[in-house]
Amino acid sequence: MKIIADENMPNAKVLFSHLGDVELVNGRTLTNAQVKDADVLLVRSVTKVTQALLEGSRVRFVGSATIGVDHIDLAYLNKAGIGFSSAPGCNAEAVADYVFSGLSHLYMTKGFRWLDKKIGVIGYGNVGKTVYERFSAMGCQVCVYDPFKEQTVDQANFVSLEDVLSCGVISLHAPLTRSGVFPTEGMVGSEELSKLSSDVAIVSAGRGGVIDESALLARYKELEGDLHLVLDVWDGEPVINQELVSVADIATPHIAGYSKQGREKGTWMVYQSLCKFLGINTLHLTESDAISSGWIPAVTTRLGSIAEEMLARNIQAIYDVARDDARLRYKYRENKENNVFDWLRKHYVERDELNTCVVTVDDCASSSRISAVGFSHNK
Ligand SMILES: NC(=O)c1ccc[n+]([C@@H]2O[C@H](COP(=O)([O-])OP(=O)(O)OC[C@H]3O[C@@H](n4cnc5c(N)ncnc54)[C@H](O)[C@@H]3O)[C@@H](O)[C@H]2O)c1
Ligand SMILES: O=C(O)[C@H](O)[C@H](O)COP(=O)(O)O
Repeated sequence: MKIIADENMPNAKVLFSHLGDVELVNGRTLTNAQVKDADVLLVRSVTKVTQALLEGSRVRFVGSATIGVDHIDLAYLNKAGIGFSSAPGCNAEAVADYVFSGLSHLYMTKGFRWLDKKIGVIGYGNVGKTVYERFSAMGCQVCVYDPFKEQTVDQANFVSLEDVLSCGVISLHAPLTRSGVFPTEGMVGSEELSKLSSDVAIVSAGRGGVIDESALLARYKELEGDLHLVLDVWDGEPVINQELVSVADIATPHIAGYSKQGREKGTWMVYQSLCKFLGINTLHLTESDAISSGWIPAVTTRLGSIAEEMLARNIQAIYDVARDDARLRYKYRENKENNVFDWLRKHYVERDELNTCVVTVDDCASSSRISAVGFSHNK
């Protein structure tokens, strides 16, 4: 059996080699000719899996080690009888870590007191729910817009999109959809952005294209720059709007989900689905064999009189989003070619999830915030 896998899928050779011959490829440039004699195709979000890519091939299973599936023509796979699995929730913790590292950066650089703000989340799936619950556990006033979940989920404060946009922190975690009752493409456009007041933070870590970038830039100018932007996803990736980069507080190359554990979990989930599809036993491994522990297993926290500062110091010890922002700005300055975005993603400097680190704190209020924000803690 021939298995073609994206070269950016960690552990692909280790896990899949007992099932067949694994060939690693550049997912962005994959062609129909390359997949012709493959039985299994394993991708990440940069490969458009369409009829044009698969037609005439032997492929009978496609796995995507990602949460998002907007790059997959699911209707075609279904029609062609090709099995499919993604990795729902694999990097939800990583994205939530990104959100809190972004807000910590805003506190450390601009004194942005996010704990006192009203928080609005867009999308209440694996990521949005994780983010919502962390804010909620920290005692923040949180609301969420998700027209699909509000009918079926009781335990969250569902509101309109307009209400979310009136919050002091807006965290976007909706998928990119172009059809259906509530398509998200361009969902946050100029009319919606006109609801933003000044001193608001927007964290965009869902998909580029959900926010209209020209409208965002226009609103930024209207607010005379009093808008804080933490942007991970971009319309038209891998070519991104450099004017928007120049005004963003944090600009990163679609790496919010790139924790070491999140990426490994993506491969692991797809591996398990493929074994099930083939009716073959998995290797004698457990999730903890396939997923790494962190580099810094424990810290004793530095306390600060301001909660945002205490959280920032601890979060930044494990993951400081400013380093990813700095790498992006440096690389674009050094090399104006368009492959910078993919280069940064391919050469991403590994980071751990906050939950890999046990933080010891000796006062109760800090201790509960530390676990609420995503760390493990000593009881
Ligand atoms: N930046 C990154 O690295 C990164 C990492 C992981 C996921 N993502 C993106 O984030 C998205 C969300 O991830 P998830 O795990 O929560 O996905 P999910 O599928 O679990 O949840 C998506 C949620 O969005 C809701 N939704 C759909 N249309 C909506 C609309 N019009 N308005 C508001 N909500 C809407 C759905 O009802 C669902 O609850 C993914 O689709 C993916 O595109 C990005
Ligand atoms: O949908 C996802 O899971 C994320 O956007 C994912 O982290 C994207 O990473 P990629 O597949 O492009 O490497």
